Amino acid sequence: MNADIEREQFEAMKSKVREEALKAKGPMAMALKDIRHKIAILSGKGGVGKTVVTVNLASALKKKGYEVCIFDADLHGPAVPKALGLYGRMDVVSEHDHPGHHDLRFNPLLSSNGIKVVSVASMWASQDQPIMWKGAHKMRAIRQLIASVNWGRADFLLVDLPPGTGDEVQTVMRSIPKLDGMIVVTTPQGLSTMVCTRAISAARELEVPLLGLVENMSWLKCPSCATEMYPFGKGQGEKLARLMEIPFWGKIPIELEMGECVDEGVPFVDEKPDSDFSKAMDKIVSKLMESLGEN
Ligand SMILES: Nc1ncnc2c1ncn2[C@@H]1O[C@H](COP(=O)(O)OP(=O)(O)OP(=O)(O)O)[C@@H](O)[C@H]1O
Repeated sequence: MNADIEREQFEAMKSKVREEALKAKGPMAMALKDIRHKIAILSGKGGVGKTVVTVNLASALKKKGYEVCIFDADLHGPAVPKALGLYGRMDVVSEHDHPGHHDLRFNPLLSSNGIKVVSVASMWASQDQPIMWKGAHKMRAIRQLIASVNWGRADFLLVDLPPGTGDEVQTVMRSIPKLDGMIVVTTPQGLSTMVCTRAISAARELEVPLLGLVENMSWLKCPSCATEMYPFGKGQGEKLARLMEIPFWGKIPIELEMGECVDEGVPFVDEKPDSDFSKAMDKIVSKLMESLGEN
């Protein structure tokens, strides 16, 4: 009996010490304390399919029973809420932090397949409202937004980054506590892989682990004869991965119905679970688990 009480007291003391240590590390560490893995999705060039990969990777993880959150770090072109059919605003709640102190916090939006989503697109009444922040304001906004969200408990936080190596990308690389690493998205085009090299080098400079590289829009199955076609060239993604010494996690096909799914806010892996795209996403999930030592 005494031993039980002592153990309980010891556990309570341990969790208090942990809480205090987290508080000392800052509000972002506190807000993200119950999220096991934090992964950012990076690309050099725009329009290579980062959002499509983020949303479908999140949905593929969710289908496997993991709790997943997405942070849309693209302040100027936030696209995650729309790709998950979310048009509302995040609720703002007033929380009693300690006596006499009220803290305003956001509750993430919840997609119909159970993914928590946080985006600047979901902060204002009109999704058409442009964001005019620059430099230091953007960095502060990202840090404050992450710190002011009730993320709750989750297995994964996926961060959809804007293209390039600008303020938002650097802020995420520098300030997300215990970032597990990055997944790099490119397309087979020489231009995309070239620009991607710069983003990879930036991650290296900031000592952020590069978990894996995927080549999106790699190939297309001819709808009439099922022949595999490579409209943007072949092998560039794999070559880039080899050159930059990043594990290559596979080729994601072009799906002709993707645009429709994005417009309807339905993840492709949910709409077409047996498609080549969904198989490629499942492979990426396995590679991710392997790299995190979760297998
Ligand atoms: N595998 C795919 N098959 C077919 N269409 C795709 C595929 N991946 C992406 N797309 C299409 O390409 C376009 C760009 O995709 P997406 O918005 O995900 O790119 P992004 O890299 O996030 O762009 P941004 O630079 O704006 O952040 C979209 O219209 C999307 O529907």
